[in-house]
Amino acid sequence: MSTRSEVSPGTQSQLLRWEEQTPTLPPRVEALRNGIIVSCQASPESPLHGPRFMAAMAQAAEMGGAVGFRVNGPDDVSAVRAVTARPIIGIHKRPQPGFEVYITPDFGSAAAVVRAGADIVAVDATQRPRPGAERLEDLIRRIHEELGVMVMADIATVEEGVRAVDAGADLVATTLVGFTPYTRDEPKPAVHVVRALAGRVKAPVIAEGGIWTVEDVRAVFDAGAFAAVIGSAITAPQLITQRFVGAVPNRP
Ligand SMILES: CC(=O)N[C@H](C=O)[C@@H](O)[C@H](O)[C@H](O)COP(=O)(O)O
Repeated sequence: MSTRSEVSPGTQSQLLRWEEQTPTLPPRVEALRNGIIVSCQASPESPLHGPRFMAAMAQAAEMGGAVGFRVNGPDDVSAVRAVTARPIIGIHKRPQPGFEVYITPDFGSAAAVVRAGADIVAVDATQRPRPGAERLEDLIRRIHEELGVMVMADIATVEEGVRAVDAGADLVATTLVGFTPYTRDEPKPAVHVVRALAGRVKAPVIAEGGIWTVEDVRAVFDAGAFAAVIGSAITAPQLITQRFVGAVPNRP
């Protein structure tokens, strides 16, 4: 068996380049590579709101080949954890008066979903003010050191993605493209942001937001996505129905 010291200098530099391009990832992240992560979320207005439905949704998605799940709040995370061994990206949506940031806005929110069983925590990593004024780098460091899990940065622009990775984020996701005042008109899915980020950051880039068709899936992977998160198109029957209803010609 050849070792690194036995290979020729040319081969060795090739090896180094390969390692740089394909860094060793933790197994819970590697498990997501080239896969579909299903976002199992239902707002309080939905008849599917609640842990029982979200666990069933995750089980159904797993039967269909989902490699992992994105789940909101400790109750839903713990219910999904009870039915799957696959990675869970936990978020805690906590809107607070006077702030636009609501996805896992602070350390306490992150701790709650990790205690409930999340393997990775996604946080709002936009440039907008955060309740408690915690700095992104401090939030990420605390999640690493005190909770021992990886952090996915939900961003709205390429610059925010680069900054989040510099601040220590392990993965970066296009979740918030189109959901901030300064990206309101951006197209979804954000194929252009995936492409730009994949060329600039070493962390895996996750395409999330507005993926509705198989063509969307191909486009984000062609652009360099490591994995894709799909929510509404799989787990929101009211929106799926609305879309089909809207396609009926000559509707009264
Ligand atoms: C902006 C925001 O709060 N996005 C949330 C993030 O967790 C969810 O409401 C989305 O469903 C999720 O990002 C997946 O997106 P889509 O449902 O378009 O596949």
